[in-house]
Amino acid sequence: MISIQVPCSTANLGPGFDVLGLALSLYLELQVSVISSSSRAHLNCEITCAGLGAENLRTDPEQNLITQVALYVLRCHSQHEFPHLTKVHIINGIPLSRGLGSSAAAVVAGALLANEVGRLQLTKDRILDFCLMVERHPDNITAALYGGFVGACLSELDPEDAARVEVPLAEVLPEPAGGVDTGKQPPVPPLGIGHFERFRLSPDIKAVVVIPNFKVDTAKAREVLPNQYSRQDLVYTSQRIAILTQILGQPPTDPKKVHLAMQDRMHQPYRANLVPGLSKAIETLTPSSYPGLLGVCLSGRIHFQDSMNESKRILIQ
Ligand SMILES: Nc1ncnc2c1ncn2[C@@H]1O[C@H](COP(=O)(O)OP(=O)(O)O)[C@@H](O)[C@H]1O
Ligand SMILES: N[C@@H](CCOP(=O)(O)O)C(=O)O
Repeated sequence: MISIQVPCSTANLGPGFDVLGLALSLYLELQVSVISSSSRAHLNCEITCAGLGAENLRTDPEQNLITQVALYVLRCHSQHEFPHLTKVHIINGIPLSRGLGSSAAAVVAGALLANEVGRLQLTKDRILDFCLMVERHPDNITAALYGGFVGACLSELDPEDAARVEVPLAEVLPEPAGGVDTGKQPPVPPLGIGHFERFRLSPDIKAVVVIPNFKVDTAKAREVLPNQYSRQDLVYTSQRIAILTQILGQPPTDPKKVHLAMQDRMHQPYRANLVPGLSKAIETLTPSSYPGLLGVCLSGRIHFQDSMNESKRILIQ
């Protein structure tokens, strides 16, 4: 059996919209068995699901995000379907559509799955390229694939490639995601379409995640954002990103500096209406009102403990 484990992630950390990501200790796990068998399943793949939101996860390999991504990667390597009867048991520990990068974890898990069952021997950096063709959020994707506290940037895609329906999601599309088989070779990612750096994270920093009992789809949370920003807001936010990436790695952590550096004008003010209580929490929870607190932010749209998790592949024979 092959076991694939991918962590959830929090994106942005305040000002680092689409830039900063941090892996946290909730996991998506796949238990995969590959059986050389003459019995057939659709595209040679059988999916079962357990864990959070299992009842909402699709079991058709052409509809489930994990297997859609795996099929996309396999098809880029001239493998039209799963090579042998592949049984994928999904154990989901990441709340869906709550801003903890469940889709990024699914995308990374799908690419790792294809790499294993298709014996593709892709490097991690090449796997990153495939993931970034699918989900254009390098913050969540790099955190999920490499673990830790990361900053990422993305090269622009050729608009024709970005529009190709063989790519399961182009950014984050409404359900059902694409990933259709047109019989043509899907667009193979250019080399090195994303770049990331890992930053230090002081061991004295811990995170607390508040998981709402309602969903906010990433696509909706992006629709409310403006297309243009003022120079003041861009400068305000860039200044804080630069400071934040350094001070989170310098123990003992200075709460006042972190709090200042976690202020944002790119996304949180526009998303406040989608998340009741967010503005009040950001305004009232400060290091002065709650000693020991560093900052409050909207995750994607938070346990810093054990945050060096990276996607793991464990082969159990
Ligand atoms: N384990 C999984 N298996 C299959 N699809 C998944 C899984 N996790 C997430 N997804 C897909 O990703 C969607 C959630 O993505 P999104 O709205 O971006 O929220 P999030 O903030 O959790 O990433 C789900 O509705 C589902 O389509
Ligand atoms: N930077 C993106 C990250 C989306 O994260 P998700 O967990 O909601 O998928 C954004 O803020 O939109």
